[in-house]
Amino acid sequence: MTEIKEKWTELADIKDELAARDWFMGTSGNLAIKVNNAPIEFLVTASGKDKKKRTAEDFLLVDAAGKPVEKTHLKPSAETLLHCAVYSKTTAGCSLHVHTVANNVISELYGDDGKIDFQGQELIKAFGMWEEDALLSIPIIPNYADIPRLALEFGQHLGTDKGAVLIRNHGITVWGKDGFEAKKLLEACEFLFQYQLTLNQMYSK
Ligand SMILES: CSCCC(=O)C(=O)COP(=O)(O)O
Ligand SMILES: [Zn+2]
Repeated sequence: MTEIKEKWTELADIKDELAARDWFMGTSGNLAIKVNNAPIEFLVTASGKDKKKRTAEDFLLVDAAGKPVEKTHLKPSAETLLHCAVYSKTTAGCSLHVHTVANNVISELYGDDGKIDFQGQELIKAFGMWEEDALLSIPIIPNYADIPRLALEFGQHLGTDKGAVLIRNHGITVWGKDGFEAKKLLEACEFLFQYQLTLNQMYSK
């Protein structure tokens, strides 16, 4: 199997798993996986598709600027520039973006703080934080409608080769070394968000 076919299958399998969790409501979400380093080329989901379906037109290959590498009738995700930022600023190999109720509510509750912190939580180990007092801080950025502006703001938080950023009342984007790591981070974040919402409900009783 060629590299691109392997990457296609890796991303399609992740898409199926996230779809099984119902994390692509209303065609939301987009996924990307790097195929080439020099020049940077990556597969990204085609815009506006029902991501619960698996088809031969789910992904297209784009360059570092997010432009299709070959002639195609498919449109890259409207949020491709955020994936471009990941691959130009980090060594990550995969980036995933989903909208869930939990990540949207957390982003609104903590949006004015510009971040949400997690400490003393076992699952922050997914981010490689093993110290007892380690603190995972997830930035929350405004949901600018202008995607180049959103990508610019998002890019300010790409200091590490794995991480997560919440976009207020929109969703989350995570990036990691490969599909396995990116999915692990996404699942850890969603666990932490659901935990926090449940805890908040308990305290408001
Ligand atoms: C229908 S959700 C609005 C767009 C969005 O936020 C998203 O994640 C999906 O856009 P795409 O162009 O990648 O399908
Ligand atoms: Zn989105």
